[in-house]
Amino acid sequence: MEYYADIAIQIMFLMMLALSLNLLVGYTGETSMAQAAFYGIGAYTVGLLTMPVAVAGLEIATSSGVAGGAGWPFWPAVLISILVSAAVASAISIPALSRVRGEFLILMTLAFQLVTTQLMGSLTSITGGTFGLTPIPPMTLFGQSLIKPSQVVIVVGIATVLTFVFCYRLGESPFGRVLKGIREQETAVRAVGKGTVLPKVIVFGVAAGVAGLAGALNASYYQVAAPQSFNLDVSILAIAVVILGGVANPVGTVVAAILLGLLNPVLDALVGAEASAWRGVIYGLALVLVMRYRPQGLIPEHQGPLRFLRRRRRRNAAESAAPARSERDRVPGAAPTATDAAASRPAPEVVLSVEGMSKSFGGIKAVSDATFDLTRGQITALVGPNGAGKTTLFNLITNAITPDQGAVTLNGTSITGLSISEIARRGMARSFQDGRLFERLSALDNVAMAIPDQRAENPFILTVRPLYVQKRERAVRQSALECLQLVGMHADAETLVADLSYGDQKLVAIARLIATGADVLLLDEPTSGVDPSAVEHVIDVISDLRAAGKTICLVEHSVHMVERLADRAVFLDQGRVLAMGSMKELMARQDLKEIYFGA
Ligand SMILES: Nc1ncnc2c1ncn2[C@@H]1O[C@H](COP(=O)(O)OP(=O)(O)OP(=O)(O)O)[C@@H](O)[C@H]1O
Repeated sequence: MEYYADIAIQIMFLMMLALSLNLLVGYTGETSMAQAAFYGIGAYTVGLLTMPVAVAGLEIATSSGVAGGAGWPFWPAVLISILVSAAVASAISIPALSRVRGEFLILMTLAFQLVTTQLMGSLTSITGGTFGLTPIPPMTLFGQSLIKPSQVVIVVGIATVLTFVFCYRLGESPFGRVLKGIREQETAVRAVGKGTVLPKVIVFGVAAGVAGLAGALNASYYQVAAPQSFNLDVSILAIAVVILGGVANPVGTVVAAILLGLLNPVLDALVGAEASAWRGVIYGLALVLVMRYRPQGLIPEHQGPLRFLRRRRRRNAAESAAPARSERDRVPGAAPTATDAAASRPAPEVVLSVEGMSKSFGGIKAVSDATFDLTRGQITALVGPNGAGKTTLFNLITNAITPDQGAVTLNGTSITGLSISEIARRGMARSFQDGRLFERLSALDNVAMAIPDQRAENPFILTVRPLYVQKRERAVRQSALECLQLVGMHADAETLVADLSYGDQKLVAIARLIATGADVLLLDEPTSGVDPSAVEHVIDVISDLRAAGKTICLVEHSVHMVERLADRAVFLDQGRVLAMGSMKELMARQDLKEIYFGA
């Protein structure tokens, strides 16, 4: 009995560690090589806090030569262990996570893991050196010390269940949606007005806090915290569990932790003492086989019993909330046709001014001294041959790339140098030529991500006010569904974007843009690659947006479409603005026609 309880405890420690790491690797797409270090920080912290205070006259208070601890009771010490692990992780992650690319984080966490293990072994007067900090007092419950595995298994079991529920809820919350967005397309998350550094720093801290909890329980169970229990091998084992189980699926993590956790006792029973030599080989082989034959892991992200129930519930909700697909709604307030809208439009008012914008890439002048305005409620098209600088101009206006020169003013206020997310919050959002949708999220989640001011995205509010979060989330999903309805995509609300046709993906991208609530919309080739039968639909949607008062700037190659849609066109060639006017006027000029279609 005690033997099996001990095995269960070991497996549950691995499970907690891997569940915490899954928040990073699975949900956020960031790899940390230091999860065992935070596990260890939790273990050492609980040890130092719970060990008895050194008493004058008593030569050695502990068998590892450490003078003594703070003499704290167990549970407050566990709480502090969680906080210390989380705080250290957040502090070290800030410089790494403020960079967009994840490679920097991998290198930095690897270095942190190695240095931490080294310090655990060498700071003998604090950590007990290579032999570890011991004896750490056992965990207590209602004043009773728990020493036997059959007693400890209950506490560790409850902690594991709570960890599972916490990680699952966090991953599936509005905050988790932002994390998944960062994993899929970080630029697109920023383009809809959300910051990405803070969520990454928070999740890094939360994951480390959970690892710290596991470490604190571990140290109190074994009554020792030693460097070899928290080294790089342990971090790699946790990564193996996450990858084997299936990223962003806590059920997969649980299954993989059980499989890999059972390997030790099974090998011990079958092979005996030499088993340890085979362990690494089997881990490696299992990983290679999974990568080769089931790269999405044993239980992939959108599978498993919990997902099935959740998706069915959501699908039912979406079906009951939305009418049939053919009934595409118009943007609220939209006039029936663009012509009617033009007749009732107010006097021209400049919403966006671009002045003297320039950008060179080495010897290529992608944009050169470009100046133009966008007028409220109008569609302005940027036209010109391939490589004229249209997309670069979008990137410069939204500060996705830094201009060499130039200024941008939105509604009379300078937005030059503001981040793309801040610009979106101030009312100008953009789409991307390549869509940049969150492919492994449903159409509804893609759009819900863009809805501004979601207090439920704050993980603190999520923890302390779960009912409020549920209510807010229902309202957000309803708004997202309405945006999908505007483009006729509500019937596919629960479909993963990766499973939609290219044309439908473009419509979801427009719905996402509408959901930002921005008044100025920059659309980069909204119909490129779209089936001709769906192009009309896109044209209708864009006309409706104008009729609803949105100011639109469009990059478009089709002369026919620009003639039908745009009130005005800005003609670019080799980064320069050559002419402005209606598309008819521009195409009446032989010189521009030759540039556009080639001589
Ligand atoms: N990051 C970059 N590095 C180097 N050159 C670039 C970069 N981005 C754009 N360019 C160059 O700048 C010029 C303008 O490119 P841009 O993509 O803005 O043109 P475009 O008008 O949008 O073209 P298309 O209609 O084909 O999309 C091209 O010569 C392109 O090769």
